[in-house]
Amino acid sequence: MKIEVINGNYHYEKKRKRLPDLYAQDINFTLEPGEIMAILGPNGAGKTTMLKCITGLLEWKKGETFIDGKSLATLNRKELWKRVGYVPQAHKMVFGFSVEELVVMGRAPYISTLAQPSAKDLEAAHQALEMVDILHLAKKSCNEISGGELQLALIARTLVSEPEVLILDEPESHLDIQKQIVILQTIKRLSKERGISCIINTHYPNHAFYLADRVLMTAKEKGVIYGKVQEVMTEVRMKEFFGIELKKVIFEEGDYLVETMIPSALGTERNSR
Ligand SMILES: Nc1ncnc2c1ncn2[C@@H]1O[C@H](COP(=O)(O)OP(=O)(O)OP(=O)(O)O)[C@@H](O)[C@H]1O
Repeated sequence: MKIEVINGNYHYEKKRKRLPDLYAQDINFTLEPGEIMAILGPNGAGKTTMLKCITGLLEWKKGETFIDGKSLATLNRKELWKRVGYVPQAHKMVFGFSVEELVVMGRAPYISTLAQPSAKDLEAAHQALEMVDILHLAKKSCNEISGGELQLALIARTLVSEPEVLILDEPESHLDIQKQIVILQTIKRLSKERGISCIINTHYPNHAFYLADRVLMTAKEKGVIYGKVQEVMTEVRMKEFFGIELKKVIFEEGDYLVETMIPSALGTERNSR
């Protein structure tokens, strides 16, 4: 699925006038099927707001989202949500569903109202749980799993509807390093093998380097820049948008290059260990 935003603008009007409005204008990008875009920016820059505007959960104040060339506003919402999987930031929820039930709910677009989930729906749920490595938690209550495990269950719930686009809001934020890798590799595999386009909010530069074909960077007073990873994620741009010195580090690992950015401020004194 191709996603295009043309001249997207949004703002929130703050009730206390002395505070600046959150405002972003002239957001333009095109994401081809199977491409991954990372959105980077400081806390409160408007990354979640942007995801909501892109998917129509919030209205752009100006501008439009196009899906395969058609204005999102003209599309049938139920059909749209069959094709778009949205994984919000995980918050600990207090409800009594099992992990399996939560994931089966992701099949809702395929289950008619009042019908019971079929064996096929359950099988799809188990496959999705296996994909994110938590099939062993299927029968556990969502109240009895960790924040990271809940995050993985929410991702499985989205995968189970077989979306053409995945929109993920900081999917790795509560996960340990091993689970982060499971999620990042799963996202990359889905995009490369099944042509699923992905938009992912992240605070981790190395995750953007690993996953993304394109990067959109935003900070309130700096506006928005969009382009290829190597053009956008430079030390100069990161300083401009995040206000800190970051050193780009690249090392070889077999046939792969690993790229990351490390804050210069986190050094320890020479000879201190
Ligand atoms: N419904 C709303 N009404 C008014 N202001 C809002 C609303 N939702 C969010 N904001 C404000 O807009 C700003 C951007 O919020 P948003 O959640 O989009 O940022 P973010 O970049 O995703 O942040 P983080 O990295 O911390 O998750 C914040 O200052 C927030 O307080």
